[in-house]
Amino acid sequence: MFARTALRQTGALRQFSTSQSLFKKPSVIVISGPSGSGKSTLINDLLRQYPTRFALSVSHTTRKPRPGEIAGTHYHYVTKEEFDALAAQNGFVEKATFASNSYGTSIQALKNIKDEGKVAILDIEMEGVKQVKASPIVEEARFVFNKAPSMEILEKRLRNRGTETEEAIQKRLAKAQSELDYAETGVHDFVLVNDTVEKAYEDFKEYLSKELDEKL
Ligand SMILES: Nc1ncnc2c1ncn2[C@@H]1O[C@H](COP(=O)(O)OP(=O)(O)OP(=O)(O)O)[C@@H](O)[C@H]1O
Repeated sequence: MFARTALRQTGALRQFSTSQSLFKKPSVIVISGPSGSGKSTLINDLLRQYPTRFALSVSHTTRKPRPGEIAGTHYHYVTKEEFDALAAQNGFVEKATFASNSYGTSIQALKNIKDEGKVAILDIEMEGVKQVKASPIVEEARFVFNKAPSMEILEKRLRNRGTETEEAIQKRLAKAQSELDYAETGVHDFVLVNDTVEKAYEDFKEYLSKELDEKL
């Protein structure tokens, strides 16, 4: 893996990882898990409590801003040409297409957070996790899988959130199963069984404290 990492370190990648030795404290926490399992709730609590220590990575997107969205805060809005140019320079650690729009996490966005002395939080789906795992930042990342205690509880959370149609709920539950199957292969550093909000947050902080070697 080391040789592959070295080969990939060109341009911005090298810039991101200079002065980094392997297996140092993480500069990126990657959180994934089924839709409705409670990731946003967890992340929002962390960012609210430690605004100077953690920051959510701002993705690039080719979609147009929605009313109220702020460039650089919600997304970096770019044209398709700009997105493709950055992708061609290996500027993304992960990217995906949804509804004809491209989305991606740039190495630069992660570097900006690191330069501010903060740890980047990445809330991404399974395909993104696989890409980050194959990227040069993998040595600086820790992978947390957040799951509800059961499929029944997950379904209840999705329904109670009230943001999805029945069809969307069914799609999310089907997708949840493949996320769970992927987690079963043991690719994550920490599996968080998200029972109550309070306990999950405490467990999450305990894990981060250990990895960052600081008390949260
Ligand atoms: N531990 C918990 N116990 C009960 N309800 C929870 C818990 N955590 C979150 N919830 C609620 O469950 C719903 C889903 O949570 P949340 O939106 O944080 O999930 P998510 O994993 O971020 O979903 P998505 O990937 O779709 O954004 C929300 O209504 C939230 O208030």
